[in-house]
Amino acid sequence: MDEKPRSDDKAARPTPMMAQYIEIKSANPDCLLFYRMGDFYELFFEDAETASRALGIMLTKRGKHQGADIPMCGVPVERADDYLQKLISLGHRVAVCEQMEDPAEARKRGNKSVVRRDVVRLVTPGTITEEQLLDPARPNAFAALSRLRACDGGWRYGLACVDISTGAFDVAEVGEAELAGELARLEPREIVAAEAICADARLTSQLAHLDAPLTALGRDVGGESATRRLLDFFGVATLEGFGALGEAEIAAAAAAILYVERTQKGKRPALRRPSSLRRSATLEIDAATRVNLELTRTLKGERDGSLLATIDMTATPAGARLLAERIAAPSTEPELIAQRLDAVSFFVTAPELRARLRAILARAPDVARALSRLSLQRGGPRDLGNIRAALAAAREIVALFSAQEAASLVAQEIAELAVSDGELERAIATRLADDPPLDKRAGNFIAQGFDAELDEARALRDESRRVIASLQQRYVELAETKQLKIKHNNFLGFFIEVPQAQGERLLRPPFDAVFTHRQTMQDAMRFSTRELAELEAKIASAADRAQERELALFEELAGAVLARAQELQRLAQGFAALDVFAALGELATKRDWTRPHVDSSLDFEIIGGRHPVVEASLEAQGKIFAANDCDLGDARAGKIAVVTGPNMAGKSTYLRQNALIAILAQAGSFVPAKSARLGAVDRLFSRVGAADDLARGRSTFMVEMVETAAILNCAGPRSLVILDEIGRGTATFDGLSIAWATIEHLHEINRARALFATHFHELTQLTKRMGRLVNLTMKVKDHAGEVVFLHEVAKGAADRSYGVHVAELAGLPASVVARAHAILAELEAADRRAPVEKLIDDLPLFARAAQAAPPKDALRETLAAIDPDALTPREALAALYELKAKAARA
Ligand SMILES: Nc1ncnc2c1ncn2[C@@H]1O[C@H](COP(=O)(O)OP(=O)(O)OP(=O)(O)O)[C@@H](O)[C@H]1O
Repeated sequence: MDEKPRSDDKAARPTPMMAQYIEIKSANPDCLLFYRMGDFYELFFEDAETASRALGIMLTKRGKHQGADIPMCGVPVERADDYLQKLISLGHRVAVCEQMEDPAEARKRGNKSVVRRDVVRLVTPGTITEEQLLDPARPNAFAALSRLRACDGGWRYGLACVDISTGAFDVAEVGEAELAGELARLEPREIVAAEAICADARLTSQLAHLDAPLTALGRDVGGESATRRLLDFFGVATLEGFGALGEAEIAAAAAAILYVERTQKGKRPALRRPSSLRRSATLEIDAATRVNLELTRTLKGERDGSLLATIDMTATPAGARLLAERIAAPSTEPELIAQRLDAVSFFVTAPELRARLRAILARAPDVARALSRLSLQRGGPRDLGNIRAALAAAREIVALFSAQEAASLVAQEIAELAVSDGELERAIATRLADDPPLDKRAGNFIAQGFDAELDEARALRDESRRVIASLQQRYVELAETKQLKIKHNNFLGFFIEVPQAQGERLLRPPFDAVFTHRQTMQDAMRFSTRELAELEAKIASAADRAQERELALFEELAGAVLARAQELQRLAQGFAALDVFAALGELATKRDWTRPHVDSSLDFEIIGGRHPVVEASLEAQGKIFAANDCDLGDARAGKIAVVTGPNMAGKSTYLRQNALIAILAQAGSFVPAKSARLGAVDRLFSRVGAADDLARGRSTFMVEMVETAAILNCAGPRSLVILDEIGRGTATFDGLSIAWATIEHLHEINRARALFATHFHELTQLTKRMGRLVNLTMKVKDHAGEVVFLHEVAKGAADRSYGVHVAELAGLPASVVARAHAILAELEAADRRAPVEKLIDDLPLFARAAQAAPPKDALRETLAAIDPDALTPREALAALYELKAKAARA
């Protein structure tokens, strides 16, 4: 047998093993191939170069291929997970290729034969399930896309979002314009789609900022074959039970299943049935706004410092994942929001119950992820232990609430926990030992006394070990040396070892009748005896029998757990939902938050609002956050607040805090305010901060304008719009004009509730012309040149910008500051001679200006189209009649 990647130089033919490697690698060209060789996974050629760079491990060479050295590196099997984690986090995909038979089996087929190997799974960022590779607090999903031509010639996208680690399976159908936003909300770790979709440059540039690699998946599957794939996977006869799924959704769900099968190599994770995301019910937040508001991650991509990290008091990873989902997709349905707030209120008013529930939940393990590993045959005894602990926790929680009148959603979740009848818990409890190991091959996880056959094999195995100890004692006496020891190694098995001098004695009669020489070492000799060999065989077979029996019992128990998978999944969801309600109750109590009122009006009245993240960071420095009010409500349409004030006065914080309060309220959380009354927001838009998007070749100003365009084209009366310093990225007059026209458009056309922070003081004059425009300013105390920012919002307009003052604070050289003061005085004097404000009175409003464009003149257009030289007299007469008729209509 040849297990070395040498190659036959003369014929330049690869060795049989290399031929096998090349064949497997060419079937998985987009993956790094982890090729199992004994206790190592080895990588060859380019894979070895990539992996050694990424993992910082040594690159060596092993044999030759077509005359050149084969680069090689390897990772030990027992540490493979660490290396996988690093490779996956760098966006690589890995095909794990295992030995499918014992090398001894291969040897039987002849000297040249190679151990059978096969890829048993693909490890990709969106399909991992191992506890070590997963972030407990984040979903780990991939998204599959499909698309259909819509009647208007554009595309309709089907989107399936699957988290193999928890079984979650959601589908949606979205238009081309909404796709990026929807994906930003779902935060998949990987996106898969048919090759034609992956090749669409316009789409890929839209998805570029999502930080999820795009994987091509052959041809798009739609229609009949997509339906069949779903039916087969879920073992059902019709899709009717899944709710009304659209054609694009079915195609995307089928693509997702194809990808699951491809990466899991036929193993079936316990996926829930696909359910439609019902997009109309959630607050739409576009991708830029999600990033800008730092909802689940900061601009730097970290969880710490995001809204989610600041408010997350959940006790379980599944709860943390659900909270992230709620923040990413707040509801727009006042009834559902009220029910969720009822549940939070319930926990606010029951602190003791809340504390006890949270203590039980903190001990309850991650059921969904344990279940998923068991269904993929990747689970171990510890996963069974987790299910047992979860069932016990569910029982305790049900008992805790048995004499309690709870809010309706809480009662509903408790009912989900009550489904377990105790049978499964008893089955696991009687079989599984305490504190079971992670890996089933570690053994000793089935409880003593449960299975007679197992107990007997174990007793024999353990007894034999005791027999060895007494045998050693006997041989010490027989050989007349205390230096005799019975040892074990993999090569010889059990053997007797004595120092060289004693060994010489044992080679001679009468000892040689008992002791058979095996090995001579530098200063020791090794022997065996017939008795020892027999004992060895007995121990090995007892240990084998014990392991075999234990694994069979494991499979039996895992089967019993999987038979209840649907119930256990509901139980997992129940835990997560209760955890979120109780955690939000804890948060509201600890931070003194209030219950918001959300209805279907156009109100937006926040009293004493605070920015949760800025407040928390100020608190850590012993500083106090100044609370501020906000009122954008109006019976017919939203108000627009133009916020002026110096740099560093707190404008951005104020804008963001109001958006965050709306998100929190609609996510079903209490809010950082004295009171809040909101008409549910349907879409939230923001244009804040300025970041170049050089990856897509856009300048700061271009990004700003693209985002502003999206807002002006899409916002409606139920939307909330936040615009921070529109137009500052260009020349003053261009910027002012754009900001001005934007406000007019928002007021006249979008009619949305909006906050508009600006340094263009001229814009504060617009209130004279627009009824729903209000001016707000950040208060500043200016006492004898000493400027103090109060961070308080008040009605009115700022009188100056204090920009030069901030520059001074920032440490600009004194000479530059003095010169800037002088130039500012000059400019202000010039502005007083020709104030821009005057223009406000002279220019018509946006809507009227748009109307004022000269109307089309049909008569003139017809006349211009006539060529008299080309007309016959009859045609000339007809044209004359036509002109007369048009003139009569005009
Ligand atoms: N309400 C508040 N109470 C206390 N401190 C605040 C408040 N609002 C903001 N601050 C502090 O002031 C700093 C500046 O706030 P912010 O970035 O919102 O100012 P800004 O007016 O938008 O400035 P610029 O115009 O330069 O962007 C914040 O980092 C925070 O520390």
